[in-house]
Amino acid sequence: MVGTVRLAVIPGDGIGPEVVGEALKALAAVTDGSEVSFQQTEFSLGAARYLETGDVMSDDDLAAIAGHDAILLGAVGGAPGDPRLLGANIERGLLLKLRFELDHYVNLRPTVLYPGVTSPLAAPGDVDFLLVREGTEGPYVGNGGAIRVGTPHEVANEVSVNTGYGVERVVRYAFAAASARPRKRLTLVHKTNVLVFAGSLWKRTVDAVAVEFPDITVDYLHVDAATIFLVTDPARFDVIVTDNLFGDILTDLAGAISGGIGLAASGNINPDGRFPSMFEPVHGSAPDIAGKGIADPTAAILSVALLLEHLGLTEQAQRVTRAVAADIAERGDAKRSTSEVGDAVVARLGAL
Ligand SMILES: NC(=O)C1=CN([C@@H]2O[C@H](COP(=O)(O)OP(=O)(O)OC[C@H]3O[C@@H](n4cnc5c(N)ncnc54)[C@H](O)[C@@H]3O)[C@@H](O)[C@H]2O)C=CC1
Ligand SMILES: CC(C)CC(=O)C(=O)O
Ligand SMILES: [Mg+2]
Repeated sequence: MVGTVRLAVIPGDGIGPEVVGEALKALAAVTDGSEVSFQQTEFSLGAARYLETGDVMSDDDLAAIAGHDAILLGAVGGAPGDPRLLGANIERGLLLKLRFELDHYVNLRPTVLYPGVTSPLAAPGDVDFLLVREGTEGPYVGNGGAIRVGTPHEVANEVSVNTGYGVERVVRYAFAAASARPRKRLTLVHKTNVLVFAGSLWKRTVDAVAVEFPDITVDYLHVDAATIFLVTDPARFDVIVTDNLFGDILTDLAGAISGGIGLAASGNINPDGRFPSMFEPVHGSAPDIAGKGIADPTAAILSVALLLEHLGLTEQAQRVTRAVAADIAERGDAKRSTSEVGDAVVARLGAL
């Protein structure tokens, strides 16, 4: 790829700006002297902006972001339970709005246990799987309501929306992803024994699409059992496809077993290319460590690798991944600052 990539940057809240700073250093280093350049526009959005202005994200912001080729996001949201943010709904009004409006129906979350990483698991084995999380449906769409709020008889509903169209397109993406991987396995994770309507749609869709992919071995796990196997035998997974909520939960667990949430990267993909895809660490704004300079920027840097790969800049993507892998292999248990990790990755990029 030759030319200029228009990159929207949303550093966000808490550790978001800290890790995005390091990710942008890595992006600059890996594209230095190449034929592609990144023209960045920063968008000041998140809880901090809301507290200042009362505004979460305007239609103009959304339109401006949509006019870019790709998005890099840190994390948004304040401290859970912060009374000043009650009702602001930063996550829904900003993060989910971006995912929904930009039709990021594939939320890609790779998990790799890099050599040198200490996993809390006794025998993690060779962990390398890709979780394909549906990104625009499920219980996150805001189809809910409450009555008798604040009374002992309050009733609150949060409906999980699953459409045939939405499920099929993400399932197809997951099969294609499994096809491109050597082990060619796909695991559907759901809760079909209880969530029978949505579960049936997911199961029937996987069964129907599987016919077109005879080389893929397909299996199924209930989500509760999936949490067991992620801990006892994560090496069994290759591609996992699941809904928005289960995918959210399982990928924090996946981060925890593979070296920590500070290593877990993700891409919110609009495979049709109609809208810019958005890359971000799996973690949140981590208010408990924000401002201390100790957040691990690796997930944000690996999200840059996913961004580069998505743009077809495969060689640069691989260099970033190799630099991170080399850094991880040697970091041991040393406590390093956010910028020390970023600098170490940049130094390795220079040598690759
Ligand atoms: N994509 C996003 O923007 C996301 C935003 N959030 C928001 O972030 C805020 C905090 O949410 P939490 O549930 O506390 O989840 P969190 O992921 O921010 O933090 C959970 C734990 O992981 C640690 N952690 C997270 N990232 C780390 C890193 N890079 N290096 C080292 N440690 C790290 C934190 O210190 C904390 O102990 C909330 O407002 C939440 O809604 C949560 C998840 C994703
Ligand atoms: C606000 C949440 C939907 C963000 C999150 O936890 C995630 O995408 O992993
Ligand atoms: Mg999450």
